Amino acid sequence: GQKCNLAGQWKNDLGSEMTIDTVFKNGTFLGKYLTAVSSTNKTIVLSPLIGYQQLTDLPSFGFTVKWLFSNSITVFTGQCFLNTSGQRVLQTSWLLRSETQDPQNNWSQTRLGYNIFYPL
Ligand SMILES: CN1C(=O)N(C)[C@H]2CS[C@@H](CCCCC(=O)O)[C@H]21
Repeated sequence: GQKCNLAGQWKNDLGSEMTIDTVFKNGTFLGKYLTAVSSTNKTIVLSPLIGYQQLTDLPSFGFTVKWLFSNSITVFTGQCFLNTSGQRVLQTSWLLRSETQDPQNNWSQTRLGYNIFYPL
């Protein structure tokens, strides 16, 4: 059937925009993430991402965003689907890991969420 791949521009319900550049033959890809909201009060900037997708029709994937404006990392994992109109949709789960100077705070430094991305 029609392949659902990750290359292109995406937007989620938080208003974040993501660009996935070329998906290579081994499934690796690079991209950029522009977040609309943050857990910090710092100026938001475009941040790089690196990932892998399977090369099936409805591929599972994973990618990591290294935030350039905060000392944190988000890892995403999910699957690419086609909706009833044949539009690609990315169903994702993510973990946002923030840094703390105090190991006593370790327990509270990982946030979990779910977000859907639609083609921009
Ligand atoms: C805007 N977001 C978004 O589009 N998400 C899917 C979630 C998971 S990554 C987070 C933004 C983290 C920014 C860096 C930081 O606040 O430490 C939030």
